[in-house]
Amino acid sequence: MTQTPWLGCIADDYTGGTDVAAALRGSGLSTALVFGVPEPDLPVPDNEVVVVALKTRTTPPGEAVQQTLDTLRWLKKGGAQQYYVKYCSTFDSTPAGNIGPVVDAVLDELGEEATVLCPASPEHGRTVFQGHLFVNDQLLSESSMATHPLTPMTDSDLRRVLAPQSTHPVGHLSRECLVGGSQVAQPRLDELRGQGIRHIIADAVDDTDLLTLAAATSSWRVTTGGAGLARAHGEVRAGQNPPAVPATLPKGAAVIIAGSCSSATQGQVANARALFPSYRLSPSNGDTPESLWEEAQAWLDSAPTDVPVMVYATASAEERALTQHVFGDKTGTVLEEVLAKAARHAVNRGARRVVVAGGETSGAVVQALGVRSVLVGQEAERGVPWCLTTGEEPIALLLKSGNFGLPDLLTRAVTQP
Ligand SMILES: Nc1ncnc2c1ncn2[C@@H]1O[C@H](COP(=O)(O)OP(=O)(O)O)[C@@H](O)[C@H]1O
Ligand SMILES: O=C(O)[C@@H](O)C(=O)COP(=O)(O)O
Repeated sequence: MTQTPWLGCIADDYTGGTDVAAALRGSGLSTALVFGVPEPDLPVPDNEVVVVALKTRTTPPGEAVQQTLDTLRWLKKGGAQQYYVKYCSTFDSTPAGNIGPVVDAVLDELGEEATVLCPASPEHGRTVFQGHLFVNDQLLSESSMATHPLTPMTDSDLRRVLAPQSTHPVGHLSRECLVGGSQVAQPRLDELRGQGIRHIIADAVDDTDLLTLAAATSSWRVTTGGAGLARAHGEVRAGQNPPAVPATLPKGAAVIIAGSCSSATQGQVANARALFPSYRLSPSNGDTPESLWEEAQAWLDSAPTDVPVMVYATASAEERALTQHVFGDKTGTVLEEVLAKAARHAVNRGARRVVVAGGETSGAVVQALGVRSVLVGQEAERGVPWCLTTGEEPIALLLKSGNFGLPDLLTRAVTQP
């Protein structure tokens, strides 16, 4: 039986897409995952939820808006009834965007007045209280996100972070209202909307808060947040029939590609480096993007194919400060491109398991591999599902958000049968 999607979800990066797809699938809904802006004539998959993962977190805002609107129109044409804008649980953005411009564009396109914004993902230690975002017991601005290479988060007050990203009023739904249940939260939300508040930053410190928020906004056409609120929406919707997930991974060589500099990834890279042959991209004076790639390629060509190998750029903030002058503002993009080429080269040499650390890095790798859609499989860890390409020679991709996972996640991923 064909069906039109109940929910169309647009994620601003590829790891965010896999995270939210796993959450919605975990809540019992059949979920498709597509990478990149879909061609207009591509049929919308026959699933309760369709997630489209874009690479728009750090593009210029105009580009992020255009890609989001093209995707939204495709989902709308496919009959999606409600929409979810997924951004990072650490609210990764800059004063220019892209959360504000993208959310405003989605609301305008659909003729909606207001939405909630709630990045909380309590299972990963991300909570929002009094409008402030916490990472475990630290304020966002005191966590390692303060020195993120692309989106340093130096303010924890989400109202203040969002205000310069939109010309519309920003308000706040306090936890107090959520504790009262949706019969308290719902009228308060109506009141805020009535006051002309367009962006309602919602507190949530646990899954019960998220369920209450999801119930109170279950009829809203647009809601936004991390994977936590999306999962809660799925649970309120009570899906019952997710198709079985592919349980086995294709056989073949494995490669780890790490571009994230987040603290969890630094530990995971150290763990993998102690066990497998590895190569680090470390720009030095006189290097060009081409020379960086040629050296990496030569290393891969001489690397064994019967054990997992790793190519990485992961570095601490101090190490980055020493090398950043070589490519200046372009450092992130240059490294992403070289890492993506390394992934493609490894696949051409027979790798069938590609484990990537970092959202932007994952976007670059998936684009270089030309992967447009995947089956969402078992989670290697919460929020990090295996993604399986279809076709004659399937590849298993694990796209790991920078800050997710235990210290041995990368190692486990390349060694598990
Ligand atoms: N040594 C380095 N110096 C500067 N930037 C780096 C370095 N290593 C990686 N990067 C860049 O940091 C960014 C990390 O972003 P991303 O892959 O999204 O990771 P995360 O998921 O932790 O946010 C990428 O653009 C990557 O190329
Ligand atoms: O919400 C989250 O934390 C993740 O789903 C996510 O968006 C990851 O982004 P990166 O840390 O840049 O991989």
